[in-house]
Amino acid sequence: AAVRQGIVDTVQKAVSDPQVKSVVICGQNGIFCGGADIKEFGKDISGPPLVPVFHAIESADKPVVAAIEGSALGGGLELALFCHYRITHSKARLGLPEVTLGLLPAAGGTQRLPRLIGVPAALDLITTGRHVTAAEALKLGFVDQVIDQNTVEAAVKFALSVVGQSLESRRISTLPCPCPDADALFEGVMQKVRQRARGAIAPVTCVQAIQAAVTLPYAQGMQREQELMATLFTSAQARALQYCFFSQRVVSRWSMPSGARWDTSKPKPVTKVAVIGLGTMGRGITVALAQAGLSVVAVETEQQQMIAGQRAVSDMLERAAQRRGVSSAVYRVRYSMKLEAVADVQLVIEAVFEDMVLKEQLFKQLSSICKADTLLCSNTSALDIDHLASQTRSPQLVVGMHFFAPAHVMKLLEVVHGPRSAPQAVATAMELGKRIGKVSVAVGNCRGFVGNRMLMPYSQEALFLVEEGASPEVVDRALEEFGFPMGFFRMSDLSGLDVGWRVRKADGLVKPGQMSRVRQGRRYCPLGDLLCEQGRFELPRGYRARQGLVSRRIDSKEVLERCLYSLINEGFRILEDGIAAGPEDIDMIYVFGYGWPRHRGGPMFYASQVGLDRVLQALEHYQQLHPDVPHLQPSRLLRKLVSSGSPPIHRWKEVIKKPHSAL
Ligand SMILES: CC/C=C\CC(=O)SCCNC(=O)CCNC(=O)[C@H](O)C(C)(C)COP(=O)(O)OP(=O)(O)OC[C@H]1O[C@@H](n2cnc3c(N)ncnc32)[C@H](O)[C@@H]1OP(=O)(O)O
Repeated sequence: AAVRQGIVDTVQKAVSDPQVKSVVICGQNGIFCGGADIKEFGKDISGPPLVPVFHAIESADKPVVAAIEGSALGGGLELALFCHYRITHSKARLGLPEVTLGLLPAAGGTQRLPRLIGVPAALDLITTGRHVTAAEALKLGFVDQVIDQNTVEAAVKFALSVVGQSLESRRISTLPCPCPDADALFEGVMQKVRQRARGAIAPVTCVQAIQAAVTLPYAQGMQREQELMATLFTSAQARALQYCFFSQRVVSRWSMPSGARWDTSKPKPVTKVAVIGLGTMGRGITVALAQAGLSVVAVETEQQQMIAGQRAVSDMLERAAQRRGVSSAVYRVRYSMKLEAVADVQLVIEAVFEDMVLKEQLFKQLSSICKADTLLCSNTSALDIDHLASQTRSPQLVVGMHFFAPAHVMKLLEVVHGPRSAPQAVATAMELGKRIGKVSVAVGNCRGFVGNRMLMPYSQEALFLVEEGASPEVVDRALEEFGFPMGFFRMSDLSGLDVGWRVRKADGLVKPGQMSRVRQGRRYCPLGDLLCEQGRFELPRGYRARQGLVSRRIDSKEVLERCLYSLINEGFRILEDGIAAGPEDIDMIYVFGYGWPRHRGGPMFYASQVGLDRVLQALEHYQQLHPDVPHLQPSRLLRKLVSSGSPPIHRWKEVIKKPHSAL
């Protein structure tokens, strides 16, 4: 609000003062403007509206030049678009990211950008919210000059040089907004955007606003932009997306149950890393590390796997180099079939087959080959990090680094600390994650850590629903309409049904050929195992008949409640156990690693929006119907939160207080 007031006061003075011949608008400390203060949204903070004063800039009879350094994002770029000229430093980033916050650029962005750069380019920038470099902005035509020198000085010089020149063609509001074949274009774009948006309303509303730029005169288009923004501004989706923006930053400020924290733990410098195993995960991890400029030693002891892995890594790096316009020689990857090649690295990431005996053996070997201070990390998705640590001479230097496939693409990294992991080891893994562009979340050591542990009840409910009469398509449709890119069954097919089968076998749950629906004292659905055993895909009907199960109609409400609330319930148990430091950690794991729709804010945020009492009631209801399913038993923390009056999510920590740690 204070900045808005400052802009209003200063612009009015500059525009009306006859002594002032030209004006330069710049930011402070090398940053033009990151846009509106998101923390102000939803709060009762007054301040002057900006659009009228922005129009005063445009209609000024003296040149107004934006000197853009650092960032010009959202309202910041919109301000620059009202100026007559934009001079930009080569390192600046520009964009209209409002859509990522559940909004649209409502200070004229949807009406002015298409007039300046054309409708298709504006549709792309506004519906994706992507940031572009100064060079791309110049190419697209919304900045006038890109320079490497002092931007403010150059802008002042330029502003003085154009005094007295006509500004007519520089006023974007007066430009036409041509769009041949507008109907066909918007129909196609709308279809694509809806598909990509998976239920998010902001991208669709952005398209409607840009359509107004084509169909309405400027002033009416501006009016329409305001009306559309009003539908988004207080929406639940905007709240969820803004929660995600801040949560993504919150999780980098990690803490451990011991009290160790991000701000008191210094990471060790890492320049040389080894990856053990060149299967699917090892290949992706190698590529991610090499792309971030690290020197990588990739070890694979099996010859065929080495040949295939080396080719796959080289191909991926070649494509990355082409995209960046550099030679692939910039990437430093050395391949070896001998474990001894890792002797001089500072950090090892083991990515061999998910088999405890194999990993135990490997950690013993690594512990004797590597230097005493080398960090040993395991890319396991569920195995006990503490047990692996106990195989080494320095258990404090062992952490989990759980990547998600494909590892060079997926943004999530779970950094798993065991009870003996040193804070410096966690800090180093978190820092490495950041360097390779991951959203890294520190979590405690338990079966499945956070993400996969919560997936267990979710997947079991999906199978139970099929036992009771739902088809796999019905379950998947409900989950996909909720916003997941894939329902449980499609996801299982894609990742390979045998993956879960192997885990269940290791847990002693699989009994080949047996149909019993109780295993280890609780309800169990062997359908997935039978599919794997028989290689069959149309199993449920015959299975239900053999089990004597009476099929019933199941609606999407029940699918969502049973799959999602059981997953959420496990999330509360994880918070109770101190395995995740806060609900934001769980939410970011689900948004970045498991396809949870970002516009729903993550499972714990979703629960807070649905109402904790409603989640509790639903769980109690299903638990009564299915007393043999322990994961439907509401967690203690959920009950405690409800009896504390269901506080807002940012105050849950006060109720959790001192979590007892299960570590
Ligand atoms: C009525 C609607 C009117 C206008 C519409 C808008 O303008 S909406 C806002 C549009 N702008 C954005 O979406 C920009 C968001 N910010 C960013 O993309 C990045 O933060 C940025 C500016 C590129 C800087 O990135 P960097 O990696 O350097 O820093 P970091 O992201 O860690 O941010 C530092 C701290 O600043 C806080 N912050 C950033 N932007 C905003 C913002 N727009 N409002 C409020 N706070 C913002 C961020 O949360 C960090 O805070 P911290 O407490 O340190 O976590």
